[in-house]
Amino acid sequence: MGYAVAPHHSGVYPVHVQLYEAWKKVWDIKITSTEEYPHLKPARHRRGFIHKNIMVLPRQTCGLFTHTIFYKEYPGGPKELDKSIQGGELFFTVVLNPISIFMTHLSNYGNDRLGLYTFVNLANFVQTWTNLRLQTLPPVQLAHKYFELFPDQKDPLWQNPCDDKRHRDIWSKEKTCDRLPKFLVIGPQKTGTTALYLFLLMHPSILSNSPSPKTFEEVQFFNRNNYHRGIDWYMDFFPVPSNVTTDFLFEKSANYFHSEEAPRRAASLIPKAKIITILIDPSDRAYSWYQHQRSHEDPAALKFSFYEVISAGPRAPWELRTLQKRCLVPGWYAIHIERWLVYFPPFQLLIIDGQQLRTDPATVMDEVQKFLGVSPHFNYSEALTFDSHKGFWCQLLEEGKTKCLGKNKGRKYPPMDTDSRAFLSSYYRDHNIELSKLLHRLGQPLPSWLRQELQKVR
Ligand SMILES: Nc1ncnc2c1ncn2[C@@H]1O[C@H](COP(=O)(O)OS(=O)(=O)O)[C@@H](OP(=O)(O)O)[C@H]1O
Repeated sequence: MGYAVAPHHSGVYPVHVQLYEAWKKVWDIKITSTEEYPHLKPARHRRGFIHKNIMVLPRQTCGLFTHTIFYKEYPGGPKELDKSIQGGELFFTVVLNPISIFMTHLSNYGNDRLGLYTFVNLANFVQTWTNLRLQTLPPVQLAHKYFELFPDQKDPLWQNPCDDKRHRDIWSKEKTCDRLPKFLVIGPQKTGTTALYLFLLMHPSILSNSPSPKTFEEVQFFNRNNYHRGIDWYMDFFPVPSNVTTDFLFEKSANYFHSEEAPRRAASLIPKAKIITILIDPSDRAYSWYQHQRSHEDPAALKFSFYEVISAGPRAPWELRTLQKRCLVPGWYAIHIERWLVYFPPFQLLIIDGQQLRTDPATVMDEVQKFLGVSPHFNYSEALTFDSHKGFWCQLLEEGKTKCLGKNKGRKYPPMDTDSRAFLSSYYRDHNIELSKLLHRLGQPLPSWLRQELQKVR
């Protein structure tokens, strides 16, 4: 049949990957069900999802449990069961859900056979009093039908298992929710996120994930397909904090900033997390990103000049258009920040001026510490020093040595040509105006590059 259930839902949701893997391997299970996702909601608000190619259908409750086996002893009296069938809870569950899935127990089919009694009467009642045509399908077809009807439910939305007692109770004893970040550095790329990452790690109470070998050290969980590996996979990147209250775990993935999915997914798993973004002039960001692609030998970036990339028209070759989009879209700052603000309140968001991070990191780091509420206060003025050889601020080590970022951060390349500068100023004009309105609304000062850009508009 391809269908399996787990006692007490355990392992189905919150997802225990080993169960899914064993189901697939041993029985080639294709479908299961749960009433516990995303949370025990009223029957018609429950959702399904697909994990590891196993379709998880939302299940409704019918009021029959292992111990409800005698008609006369039905909780509250037999009338309660009849009421539920004849126009009550159970009737409405079937009427309001295009697909209803129930699970009963063997004991409901012995004894007073309440299983048969309930569903035969329910079907009769629905057929007598409504125009609905009832239909039943075997599990595999049913699951396909379900996700045809609700395609937007295919992607799961993970939540913190410890937020819900019922989830916590059926979760493995070995697992903990302490290995989740308290804040995220979301990017965008090329704004100084690695410098901020290095500086944050200097703080005695701030810890980050272990590097991911596959994604250039960043975990990149919320934005892309890694999300489908599940939260155990994500948590495994983080250490178990020695003090949950004072230790701050964090993760920086610079692609979260412009991701369509990341804000919603992050808000679902870590709704209280603080979010840090860094902004520099989007034109400089685009140029730095282009240089980054060239040094990673991206064929399109090597083939086309910066001006060709940013100014490519709709008929330009596909590779050029793709590169252009990746180069320019993260610079639509207001649009992306607004998306984060749909899911996170403004007081959980810190916008750092990347120019200031570059020239006066100690002041920025004081602001960051205050925003996070982390202690003890760490004195960055003493811990950072300007390295004239590197041309950037670096960590001061013993005996006056410095630890700077590698040669791929703070690269040497020629300044942007004037045509590209003018093109980008105009390209980003409306986005920058929107950003200034947004910062004004949030009561935040405008960074100097933004003030300069706005002056060009007048
Ligand atoms: N202290 C310090 N050291 C080195 N680099 C610094 C520093 N502060 C800011 N920057 C600027 O950071 C730019 C790289 O940004 P990111 O780290 O966000 O890049 S990445 O997205 O992670 O690839 C990098 O961009 P490029 O100059 O284009 O290399 C730097 O200008």
